[in-house]
Amino acid sequence: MCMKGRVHRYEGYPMWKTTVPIRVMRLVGVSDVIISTATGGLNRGYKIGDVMIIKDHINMPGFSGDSPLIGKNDERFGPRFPGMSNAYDKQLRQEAKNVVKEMGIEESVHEGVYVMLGGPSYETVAELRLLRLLGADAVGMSTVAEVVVARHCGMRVFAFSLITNKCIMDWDTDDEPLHTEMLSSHSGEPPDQMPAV
Ligand SMILES: O=P(O)(O)O[C@H]1O[C@H](CO)[C@@H](O)[C@H]1O
Ligand SMILES: Nc1nc2[nH]cnc2c(=O)[nH]1
Repeated sequence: MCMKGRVHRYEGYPMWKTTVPIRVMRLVGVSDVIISTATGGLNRGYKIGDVMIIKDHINMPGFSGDSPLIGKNDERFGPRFPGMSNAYDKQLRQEAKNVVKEMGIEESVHEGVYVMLGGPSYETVAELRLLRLLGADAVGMSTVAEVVVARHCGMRVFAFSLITNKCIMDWDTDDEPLHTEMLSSHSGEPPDQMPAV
């Protein structure tokens, strides 16, 4: 089963609605999920067009109490308090890294931490500096809620992000992250890493 795009919290859907497709997949017997996302690169070593295999996340909306699992827990899916310390399956990450090595594209594929913000506004310079200090390598506005719901119902997760823009961490610039840039960075020729997927 393959999804073409997703809906986001900032489009006005409550978090649980953005993750309904994951539960539908589970109900029809899907056991493993591969999640992709567009992100801004916080890690200064990342270039536009690079891929980051997600090894962990920072759930910013979760910090303020927004979660797709809010409300009465449905035990048919999973427990009230699901663990998240091994959210991104080690074996799947290792298999992906083996493929990356075989293909000789290690320079443009990294492994790092994804941070989810609510959006839809992009981040200020101060916010980006804070996220970097917290240990995040790439920032986006999705993915984490899907991962939380997938792990809650026992699915294995592999997730990766395309670095569509470099985060602006400097106050002395007039540069702005533009959504048109994000779109153009993943249209046209597929990036070198696509065969790995
Ligand atoms: O995560 P996906 O859906 O790839 O989209 C990413 O790109 C959009 C911003 O350009 C945000 O929605 C961000 O999360
Ligand atoms: N929050 C956020 N989401 C993104 N999605 C693609 N690029 C970005 C970015 O720079 N910030």
